[in-house]
Amino acid sequence: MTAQLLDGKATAAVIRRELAERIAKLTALTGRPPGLGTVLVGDDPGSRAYVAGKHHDCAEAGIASLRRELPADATQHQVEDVIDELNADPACTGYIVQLPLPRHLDAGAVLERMDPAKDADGLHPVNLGRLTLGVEAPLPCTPRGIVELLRRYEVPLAGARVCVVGRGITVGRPIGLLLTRRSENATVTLCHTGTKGLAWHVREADIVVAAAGSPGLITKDMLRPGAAVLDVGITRTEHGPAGDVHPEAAEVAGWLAPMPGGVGPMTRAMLLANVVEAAERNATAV
Ligand SMILES: Nc1nc(=O)c2c([nH]1)NC[C@@H]1CN(c3ccc(C(=O)N[C@@H](CCC(=O)O)C(=O)O)cc3)C=[N+]21
Repeated sequence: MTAQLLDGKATAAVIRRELAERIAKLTALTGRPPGLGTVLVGDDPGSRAYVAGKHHDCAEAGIASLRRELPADATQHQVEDVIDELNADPACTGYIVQLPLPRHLDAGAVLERMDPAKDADGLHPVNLGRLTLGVEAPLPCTPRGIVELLRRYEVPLAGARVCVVGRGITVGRPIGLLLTRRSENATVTLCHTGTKGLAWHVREADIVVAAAGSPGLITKDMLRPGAAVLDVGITRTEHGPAGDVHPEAAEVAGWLAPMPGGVGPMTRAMLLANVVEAAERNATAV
């Protein structure tokens, strides 16, 4: 078997076109385009590239960009001043703080200082709390992108056994909350570096979400033949970026969202979707 491609790149392009129409309407209605802010601290080349990609997507879709950059040695106070400024700026519909922050900074305190209504990443504790309670909130972009990709390719979710590998706050922790909603109705097992018998858990799964950040972790012998496999890992190696899914897994999987070209572009598209939805909420509130 060779896995069917879950083409995140093509799907994200379709979503961006759908969003561009809504953005054009909003801009005409309110007299100004929605604005996405990014806060980048330090000069990690990976982070810089992701942020540049987000602004590229914004320009294409008609969203204004507000870039805020701080040096690697910025103080907590300086970062929080930028947060306060974006919270107060009416041109900023939503924004993200690019993670990880340099280690001397308290990322939790920075996230908590954000206005939850402007949280384009869905990572503010209030929004994660709302997700837990099933109350409407901006959703974390990568989990939302994964659900959207599975839906558009009609990968069955109801009753499916999903194995998530990785417990990070952007993917592993929140994705179970989305997939176990009544509307998705999947059953989720969350595995991590402390899991005993990882291969057994992965082999039980109809859907595997690999988000551990460990190159080649998921090998073909671990998979149930025909499983849908989503590679969310990205590790910069001397041979270029590597995913969590071993390339040979494509021989056994039924569907594969590869890295690159799978979940990454969907994550970016969902960030735009969160900004558009925040702008639509603002437009109907006045
Ligand atoms: N506050 C915050 N929000 C994030 O959403 C966030 C973050 N911090 N920190 C870092 C991670 C990483 N991330 C990616 C998004 C898109 C691609 C992406 O588009 N990847 C392409 C290219 C991969 C490449 O070659 O670099 C692909 O998979 O096809 C990758 C990684 C968002 N993150």
